[in-house]
Amino acid sequence: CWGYGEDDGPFFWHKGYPIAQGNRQSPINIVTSETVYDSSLSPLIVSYEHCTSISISNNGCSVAVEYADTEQGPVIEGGPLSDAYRLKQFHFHWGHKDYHGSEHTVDGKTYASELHLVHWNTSKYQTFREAAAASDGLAVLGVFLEAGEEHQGLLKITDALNMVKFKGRTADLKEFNPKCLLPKNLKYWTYPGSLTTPPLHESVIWIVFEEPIEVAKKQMEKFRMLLFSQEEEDEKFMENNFRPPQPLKGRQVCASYN
Ligand SMILES: CC(C)NC[C@H](O)COc1ccc(S(N)(=O)=O)cc1
Ligand SMILES: [Zn+2]
Repeated sequence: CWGYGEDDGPFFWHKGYPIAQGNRQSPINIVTSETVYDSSLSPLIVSYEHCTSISISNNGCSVAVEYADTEQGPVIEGGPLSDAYRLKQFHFHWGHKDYHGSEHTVDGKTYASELHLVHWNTSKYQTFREAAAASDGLAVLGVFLEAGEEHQGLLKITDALNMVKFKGRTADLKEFNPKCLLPKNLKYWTYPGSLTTPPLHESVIWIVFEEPIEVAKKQMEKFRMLLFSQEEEDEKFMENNFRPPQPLKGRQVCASYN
């Protein structure tokens, strides 16, 4: 199947997923001088009070924290969104070193990692799977991570990573509220895009925060001790699990601020 290696990586994905060469693929390089301030963008409303996280798992391409699919679950609305979108999971992408690893780039700048909080439109669709195939089905919040001070809120995640070292491993992770992973300043860019891994569905309204959060180098190193491989397979360290920027194809990136 697909991966991030030299023979199954992003440059090969189009063979199994032709949409990889579509007109609204993600990630992109955000050219700040070409973003357009959109005064009609209302503030983003993040309602993460009821946060019933279930588990943290190594799915072989990233590490993800899953949320229960309940009515009163954590939701986002406002901003570019016309409906309420419920948090399903969050995961990360990172590099071999701190100078790269993010998926989106800003004026060509790469960050050490990028957090994706994946939400689906519960106003219009019955399941995540259905929403993931619809043009307005998903909303993903992107948060850049850069090496700096230790991130207290992230400790609960980075300290759990040794329990999910191998592909297919899952561990309990209860009541984790990811609000602490958002930057102080919620200024964002937004544009229509896609999943950044196969099946690469063009179903994502991207909301990328301008301000990165700081995490300690030793916290970043803990992500790099995860494995793409299962126990008993030859060890392949999970790193560089990011797709490079894709052609903009005429899309406009809107800014929430002037
Ligand atoms: C339901 C089917 C479509 N399965 C989808 C599968 O879980 C992958 O889902 C995703 C979800 C989010 C992303 S990203 N990096 O763009 O935030 C990529 C793949
Ligand atoms: Zn992602």
